[in-house]
Amino acid sequence: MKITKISFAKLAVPLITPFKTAMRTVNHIEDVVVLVETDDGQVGYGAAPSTPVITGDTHGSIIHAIKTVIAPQLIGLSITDFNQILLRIQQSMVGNNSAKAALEIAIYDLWAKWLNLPLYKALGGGKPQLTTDVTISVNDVEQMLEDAHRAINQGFDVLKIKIGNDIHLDIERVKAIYQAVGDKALIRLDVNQGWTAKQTVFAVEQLDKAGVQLELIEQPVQLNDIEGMRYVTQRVSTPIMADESAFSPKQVLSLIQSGAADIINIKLMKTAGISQALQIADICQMYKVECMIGCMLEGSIGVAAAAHLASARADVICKIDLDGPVLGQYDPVKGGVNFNRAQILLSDGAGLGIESIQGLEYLTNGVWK
Ligand SMILES: C[C@H](N)C(=O)N[C@@H](CCC(=O)O)C(=O)O
Ligand SMILES: [Mg+2]
Repeated sequence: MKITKISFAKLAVPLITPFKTAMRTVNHIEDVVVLVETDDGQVGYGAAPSTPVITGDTHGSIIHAIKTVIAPQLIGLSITDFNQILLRIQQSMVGNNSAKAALEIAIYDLWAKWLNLPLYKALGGGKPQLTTDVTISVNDVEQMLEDAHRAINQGFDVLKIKIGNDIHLDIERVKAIYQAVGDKALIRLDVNQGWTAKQTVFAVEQLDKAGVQLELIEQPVQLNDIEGMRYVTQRVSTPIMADESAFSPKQVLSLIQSGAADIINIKLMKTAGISQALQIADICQMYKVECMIGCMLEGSIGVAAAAHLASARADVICKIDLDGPVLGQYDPVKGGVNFNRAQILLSDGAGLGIESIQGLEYLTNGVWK
């Protein structure tokens, strides 16, 4: 099982409706697919999206980092030297977390194939079914109400409401959505860093007064404003979740120890893959802090890996935000994890269980076109 080749492809899927947050608007799921081949004919699949405003990584930087820095250190290593491969990936360079994540996902796929187990069983086992929330993009109130009603009619019972571009309008958005569907769905908010700490406390007071009950508020303030996260967490009873502030295990430890978050959102593109996501799960388990497993606006290869991790670490990963694949018009990946609206079903195929991928556009010379 020696690694012989690492190559790249592009996989694009148009979205059903534009994905809009306080930070960006996206119309397509577009992933770099990383294919790791071994001398016994196996292929491991990994993938990563471009998220320049979140991770700093773009399709070009992901390919460049893997092609010129990381891949040369992996060629010739055997999958049986699993920990050595993971160390090389993590120590190869500073940053470039999405590149490391895509590679790690492919390596974990190969490792579980070598063990002849689905990844979630190789990681310790768990239930093969998960239920995800769905994201309601930030828009005018009428559009958000229409989207919320549609989501509920499709069977989603947890809505992740994107806000954060106008504090007063945000409060009106949340009140209107809660009034319309608050008895049918759990409401979580994602501010994507759009408020200040004081604005967050003000918003929670206004929403409390209006009788709005929220499950949690995700990343209300700027990613580096850890004092702001702490200020809010200490003052409101609604649980506060860290997303953009929580990339590395060290950051998570520090957020928890300083009382700056009640919940941690784990995403493979932030943690540079599965190995550090497991470290974060361990830290959270130690401190009895719940986690969410999240994803970027990305397709079903990377999100499948996150689903396997969530299944295996259900001891601490209690909340699921893995809706990336169902926001697309179709899923080009066959076999593996089935994403059907709110229901996620892991297959018992080895590794990620991927059988085929439609519409892969191979990138000759590893250049993003
Ligand atoms: C897609 C998922 N539900 C989500 O909202 N993820 C991110 C933003 C992803 C992106 O901009 O690509 C989040 O902030 O939680
Ligand atoms: Mg978020």
